[in-house]
Amino acid sequence: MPARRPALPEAEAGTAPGAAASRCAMAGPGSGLLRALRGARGRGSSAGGWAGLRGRPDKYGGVSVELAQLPRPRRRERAAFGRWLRASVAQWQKEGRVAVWLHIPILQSRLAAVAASQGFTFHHAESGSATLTRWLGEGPSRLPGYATHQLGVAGAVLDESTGKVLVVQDRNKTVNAWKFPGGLSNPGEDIGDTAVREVFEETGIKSEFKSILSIRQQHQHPGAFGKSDMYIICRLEPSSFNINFCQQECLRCEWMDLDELARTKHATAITSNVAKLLLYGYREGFDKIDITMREFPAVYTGRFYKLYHRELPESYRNMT
Ligand SMILES: NC(=O)C1=CN([C@@H]2O[C@H](COP(=O)(O)OP(=O)(O)OC[C@H]3O[C@@H](n4cnc5c(N)ncnc54)[C@H](O)[C@@H]3O)[C@@H](O)[C@H]2O)C=CC1
Ligand SMILES: [Mg+2]
Repeated sequence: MPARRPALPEAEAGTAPGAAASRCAMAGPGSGLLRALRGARGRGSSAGGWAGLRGRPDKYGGVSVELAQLPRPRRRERAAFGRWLRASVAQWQKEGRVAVWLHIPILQSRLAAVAASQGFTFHHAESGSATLTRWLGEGPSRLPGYATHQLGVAGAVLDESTGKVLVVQDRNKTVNAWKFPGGLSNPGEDIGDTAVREVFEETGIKSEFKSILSIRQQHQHPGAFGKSDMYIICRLEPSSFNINFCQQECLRCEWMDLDELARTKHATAITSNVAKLLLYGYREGFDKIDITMREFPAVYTGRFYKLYHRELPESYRNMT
């Protein structure tokens, strides 16, 4: 309610975007807004619960607020939160902040509606919380979106001694076609590890990652909750051969002649194309088809990343 908006002294406003200083609205016990909220409480408001909240500036000029810091919900909290948020946003705007990120725990979800009425929209949600944003800067929002794709990975496991490849038929599909065993990647999981794990879970076959053979991108994938789907097929080498397939997921599982898989009409189009590619590599050399992986230390995170590319001759690898 604008009439109740606490007055913010000029002296309290004005930190340049990107500055690490915490003079954004809920900076601390001495901030004008905090005093104002205390004043509001004195006039019968229940803003006190919100008053201890701090907005954390980010390096892009935005500010991030964790509502998890709040005490348990109380009566009239929505009205008080609404007043607090309106006043805080006004202050952040004065300070030149370009965006607000509001992290709301699931048990305080009712506050998402209050924020939405002030122009916030959902950015993403994880199991226990939702993040809402509001762009305060000039022009259209420049905030990055959340995840755009899901990742599925399958393994083309080729037994080079027999020329047979491991194939399955899904149990839950209306049309039953042969395909390579595979599934969705877990968060933080390497591509090759997903292929090896999914192949083992679905077929009981142990294998080792050798290369990436293909990448399929499909938008508005029906199984991806409206997002796009990336489907990567890897070349794997088996280290066990006795099939013990998952009855829940698979209807059939067998070692099939690669040549037969490349020719059969009973395979998905991707499987058929990758079978032909694999057959070509099997006959002419895998270096003709492999996208191999190399590992490097990441500059910023101190971790390692994996770089996938076609084979690079030694002379090019070591050139300075
Ligand atoms: N062209 C091809 O050969 C095919 C490619 N794919 C790709 O493989 C990847 C996914 O592989 P999947 O084997 O499906 O994953 P997955 O092996 O991780 O299994 C997913 C499991 O979740 C279950 N599931 C999915 N949606 C569900 C829902 N709404 N409610 C309850 N259970 C549900 C499925 O029945 C399945 O058991 C995707 O990237 C997809 O595009 C999938 C099928 C065929
Ligand atoms: Mg699967």
